[in-house]
Amino acid sequence: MISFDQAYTHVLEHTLELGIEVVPLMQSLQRVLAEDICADRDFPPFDRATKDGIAINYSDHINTDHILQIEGVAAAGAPQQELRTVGNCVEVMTGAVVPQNTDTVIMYEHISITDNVAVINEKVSKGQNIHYKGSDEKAGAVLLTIGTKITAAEIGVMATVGKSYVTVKANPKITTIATGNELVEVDAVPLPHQIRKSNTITLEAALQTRAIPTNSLHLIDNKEALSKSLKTALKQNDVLLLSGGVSKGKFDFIPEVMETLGVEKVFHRVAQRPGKPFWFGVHKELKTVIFSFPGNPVSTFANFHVYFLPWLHKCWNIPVANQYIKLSGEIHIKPPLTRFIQVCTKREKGGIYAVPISENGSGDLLSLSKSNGFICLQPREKGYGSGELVPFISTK
Ligand SMILES: Nc1nc2c(c(=O)[nH]1)N[C@H]1C(S)=C(S)[C@@H](COP(=O)(O)OP(=O)(O)OC[C@H]3O[C@@H](n4cnc5c(N)ncnc54)[C@H](O)[C@@H]3O)O[C@H]1N2
Ligand code: MOO
Ligand SMILES: [Mg+2]
Repeated sequence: MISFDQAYTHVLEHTLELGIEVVPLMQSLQRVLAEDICADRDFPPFDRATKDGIAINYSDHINTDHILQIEGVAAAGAPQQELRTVGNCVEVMTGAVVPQNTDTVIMYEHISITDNVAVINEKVSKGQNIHYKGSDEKAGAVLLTIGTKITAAEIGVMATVGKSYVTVKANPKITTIATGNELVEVDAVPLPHQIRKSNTITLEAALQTRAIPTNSLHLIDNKEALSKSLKTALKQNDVLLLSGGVSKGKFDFIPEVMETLGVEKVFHRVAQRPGKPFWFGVHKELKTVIFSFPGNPVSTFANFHVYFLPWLHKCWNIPVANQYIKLSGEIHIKPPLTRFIQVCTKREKGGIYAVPISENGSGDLLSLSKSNGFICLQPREKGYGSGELVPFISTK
């Protein structure tokens, strides 16, 4: 059995070159940018009125009670207009190009208009209410960099610079594999000795929230059947995420079958709880990486977040966010196991606190919906004190 730190290091030593791909803009949501996004023009692209009102040519004698003849109306979407006579004004709408020969916009609330003549009621500052061309960014400026996670905000930025197709980091081809004779489909009515499969559905959902599509399989605890299906799965995928069949049971065949199929075991069993019987291997020739998670639901879920997601981030060459939060109370973690403890975070004066949830062991899959992450506590003789900063792995 190896330590958690050793296991983590081994996993990150076996990353894959995943490449890049071009996808339509909307399909890039939740993906990772593989190109820098540059401004195709100045932002904003013209001097933009920021208020509905009138545009004037400011001069020192402009002030309260000043009277200006209205020459016309500049709407958003209309080409730039021109103020013909300095001393007059043009009505201007928010988003319109500020007319030529004008430099100041006064909002309707600060003027009164009668018979096409505007009277200024408030003090005016030169240049007010104009969003100047290029004041946000100049044409050519890098707006988003390679490695950025694409959320709704980045979609908007790319839309405004005309990126209808986006280069993103390619996803690995993944199949999630549930193993076990006891498992039935979600829409089945289980017999008393059966359960509905949930682990791989949870993994598929966790991948889907990251815009990673998957295939899924359910294999029974039979060596020949496992061997046949896994042989094909190894060839067709970059990654296999398995759940179950890796502990000491008479029907835990995964490690043995993997090795007969040419998968090299990197490690089996980690000094951690939950998730101790984790088996990790690689098929060097086929370049397939195999995460074979222990079947207890909390073990599968924890190991997916603890190992697989950092592995994926490393494949994409993006940093893993290391978050630390404070313990809400004392905890003692005696050697030798590293513990991943489900917590609910609570924001209080002085920071974010980890409050352990009440749960019933690693078979208690209902507990996963009550927590929003795990804290990682390394074993040590001295107890962890209340308020001590500890690593937090978010799951929501
Ligand atoms: N003698 C020992 N027994 C066990 C040990 C050990 O060290 N010595 N380790 C325990 C730990 S820790 C875990 S975790 C489990 C791991 O078991 P396996 O990976 O072999 O998984 P299975 O035996 O197939 O199943 C365990 C448990 O999980 C349920 N399961 C499996 N797949 C799913 C699924 N897709 N959806 C929902 N639930 C699933 C399965 O029904 C079992 O209840 O071993 C301990 N035993
Ligand atoms: O991996 Mo197990 O989770 O300790 O039940
Ligand atoms: Mg087992």
